[in-house]
Amino acid sequence: MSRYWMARYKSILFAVAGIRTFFSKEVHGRLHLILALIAISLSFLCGLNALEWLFILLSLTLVIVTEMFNTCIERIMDYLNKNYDPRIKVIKDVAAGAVLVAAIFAIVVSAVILLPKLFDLVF
Ligand SMILES: Nc1ncnc2c1ncn2[C@@H]1O[C@H](COP(=O)(O)OP(=O)(O)OP(=O)(O)O)[C@@H](O)[C@H]1O
Repeated sequence: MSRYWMARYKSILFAVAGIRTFFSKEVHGRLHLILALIAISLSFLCGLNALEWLFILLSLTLVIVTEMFNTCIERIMDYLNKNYDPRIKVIKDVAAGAVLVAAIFAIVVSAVILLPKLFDLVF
């Protein structure tokens, strides 16, 4: 394998290690993983079409990716300054807000797609 492809291969391994760290060591990472698995299980139960699957997976991915960046921003801020700083408050609050926006989108998508199908299954 050339040096270029060896370097690319190592980059992918580092990225996979980052994903594993997020889902195993971060409380919010574990929580999002559990919620995503529940949503995916319900989606299988409901028998979604291709477009519905794409929306569900897009919304779950968006929540997880924003939470990963939010975690990074929190870590950087805590590394730079542990003390209260109004500028850090703005940075952390906006990053957390991004997760909330993605989470609201995921809730709306799940409610629109899954709720009617679950209702049909139960009643
Ligand atoms: N150094 C700081 N200066 C100012 N405000 C801060 C600071 N650290 C945290 N905050 C405030 O507290 C909120 C929560 O921050 P924190 O880093 O505890 O996030 P968290 O979601 O509780 O993360 P975790 O549970 O992973 O530690 C921030 O959104 C911000 O409003």
